[in-house]
Amino acid sequence: MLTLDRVTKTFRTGTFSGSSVTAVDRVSFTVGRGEVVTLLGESGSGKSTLGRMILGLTPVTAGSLTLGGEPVRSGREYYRRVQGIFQDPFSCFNPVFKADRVFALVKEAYYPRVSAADWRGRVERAVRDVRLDPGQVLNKYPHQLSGGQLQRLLIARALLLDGLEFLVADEITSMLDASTRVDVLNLLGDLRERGLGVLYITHDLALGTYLAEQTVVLRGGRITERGATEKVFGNPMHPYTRHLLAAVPRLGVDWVDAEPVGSCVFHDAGAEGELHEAEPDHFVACAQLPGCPGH
Ligand SMILES: Nc1ncnc2c1ncn2[C@@H]1O[C@H](COP(=O)(O)OP(=O)(O)OP(=O)(O)O)[C@@H](O)[C@H]1O
Repeated sequence: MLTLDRVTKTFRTGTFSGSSVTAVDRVSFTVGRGEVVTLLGESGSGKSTLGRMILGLTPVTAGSLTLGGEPVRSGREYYRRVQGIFQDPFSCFNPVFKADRVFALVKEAYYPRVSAADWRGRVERAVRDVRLDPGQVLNKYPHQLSGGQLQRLLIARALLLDGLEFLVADEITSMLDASTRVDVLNLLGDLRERGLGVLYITHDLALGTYLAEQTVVLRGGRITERGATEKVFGNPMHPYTRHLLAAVPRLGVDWVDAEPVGSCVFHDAGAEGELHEAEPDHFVACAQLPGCPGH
């Protein structure tokens, strides 16, 4: 299980690092094995920073981040258990090498003693698992494949690691057309069946509901609401989540920030940064309205 306990990330910015940005602020939630959790939020809300911390690519400033009880780190052994897939599949492939070089690199790093024939069999199986025809996609250069095919090859690469426990999928569908998007999302569903935990990062509300048992809504680095997906989407309680769900784009109408609701029933949530359990498996932050104690 992946456990985030008041995870915080502060970046030093400005000349001589004189100022700072808190990209992630006291975020707590868990992702169990065989569970998909959607991390939803607008641009700049801290989603990718959170993903990068889980992948050990950026250190945590405060709080604790553990996988199976062990602190998150980087390095070969950790990446056998945890993998990330990102928005732009083209950036993960070197254009001068054939696309299947990504599989050869996994062999070199983790399975140097496996025979070439055995490895070819494993690669072909993983490629079929992501519903591609090995004859069509192996031995091709990245520019000869579509974004959806490359994205699936990256999922296949993750599947070659037999100890894989957790996948961070950061905006992996945003460059895909509607039908490929659904196929790739269904693949994430298959990973859940295999017992993997998946953090699916997106800013797309419709896709967010598609797979996940749990949804976490992030705004300005803080969780505004989290819980069972059908509760967060079916009965949104934080004004920001309501605003997000109600916001249908209209031609010529600018995005306006969430209107405060008349009263905030969650201001007594306890220690600052804690969420109020509004109903079982549904947690809501204080709306920070005028009049809320401490705001
Ligand atoms: N290396 C960095 N140095 C300074 N500030 C950073 C750094 N990385 C991210 N930030 C800041 O942290 C905040 C969160 O950024 P992050 O990329 O996590 O947001 P996001 O929700 O993933 O956005 P998007 O959906 O646009 O990718 C932003 O204000 C961003 O400018």
